[in-house]
Amino acid sequence: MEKLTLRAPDDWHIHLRDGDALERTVGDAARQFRRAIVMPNLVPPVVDAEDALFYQLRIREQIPAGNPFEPLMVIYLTDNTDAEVIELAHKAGVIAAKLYPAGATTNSDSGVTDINNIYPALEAMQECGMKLLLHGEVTTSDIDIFDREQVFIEKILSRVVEDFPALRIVLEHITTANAAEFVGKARDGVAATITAHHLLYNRNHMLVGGIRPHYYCLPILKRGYHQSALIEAATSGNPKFFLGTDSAPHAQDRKENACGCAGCYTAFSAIELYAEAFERAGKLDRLEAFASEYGPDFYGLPRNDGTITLVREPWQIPASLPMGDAQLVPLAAGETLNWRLVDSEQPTADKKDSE
Ligand SMILES: NC(=O)N[C@@H](CC(=O)O)C(=O)O
Ligand SMILES: [Zn+2]
Ligand SMILES: [Zn+2]
Repeated sequence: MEKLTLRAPDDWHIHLRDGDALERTVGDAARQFRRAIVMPNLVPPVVDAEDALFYQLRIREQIPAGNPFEPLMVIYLTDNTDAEVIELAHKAGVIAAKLYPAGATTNSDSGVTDINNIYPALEAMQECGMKLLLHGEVTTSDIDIFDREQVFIEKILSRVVEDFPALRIVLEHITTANAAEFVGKARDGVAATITAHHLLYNRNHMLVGGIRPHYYCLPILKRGYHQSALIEAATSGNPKFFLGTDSAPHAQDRKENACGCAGCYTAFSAIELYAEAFERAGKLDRLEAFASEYGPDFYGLPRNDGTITLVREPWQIPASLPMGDAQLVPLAAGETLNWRLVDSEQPTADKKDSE
């Protein structure tokens, strides 16, 4: 049987939520990834070191026994985040801070209303080496939803990149050719994550033949032309582009709704979805670097030791999954994937534990 063995991958952008969602989300993430950068957009958000450490404990409680999964924590920037908050978070091991422009996406009401409000925080981040993660969309009502990423790059990102020349910045979940081009040409220390769904789909998948709420996420799926540019970037071997699923669960009734929530749940089959996208592009040989090397290199962390193995054995993504008391519809529910994740090598530390 055809096999694909990869250095154990990491997810550089995931939403695990909280409470009784964690059993589902942490279990799925830990089966796929060794480390994950956990987004802080809870209600209320994770805004400082204390919040991040408590949230990390709640996540750790749900890691299956013997699984080496490591949640990497992020704080949420608000208009009130000052240099001291940044320094304390940095000392506590928080590796990044996340900018959500207020109103841009799910649970972003406490986000930043004007980039100038966080300039002291960005200064402190540049100083201590904490990374800046961006939901890169402007939110003003005059800007069309399909243009919001591009306008963010022109109006906000290009300025931040220049004003903080040593700040390490990740433009998260990019969705446009404009973003791929900007990041490709930007100075060192500017990178981007790309989701599996933005590689596999474009807005036709969401809107032709009926409106399909499970494909609705932010930034919204764009034209096929942009999808092609993202596939090109992800499979190019440029280390500025690496894996971030943006897996974002919402209960079925919150998605299949007259005002449905934004977010696609991909953690259940993330690496298999990426394998599908890379295989379709004829670039499976580039998957390992994208999934397991460029991310840790950017963050200055070691690459993982273990491996994962996928086999070429078609399987069907289930129609729904339990999440606490709710049901969750995974992205591409009912669709067949060619690659199946079979096992993760047990790391040395766990072998010792079970002796
Ligand atoms: N991507 C989404 O559509 N939703 C995310 C938020 C985000 O990453 O923007 C969520 O938390 O649900
Ligand atoms: Zn986002
Ligand atoms: Zn996200």
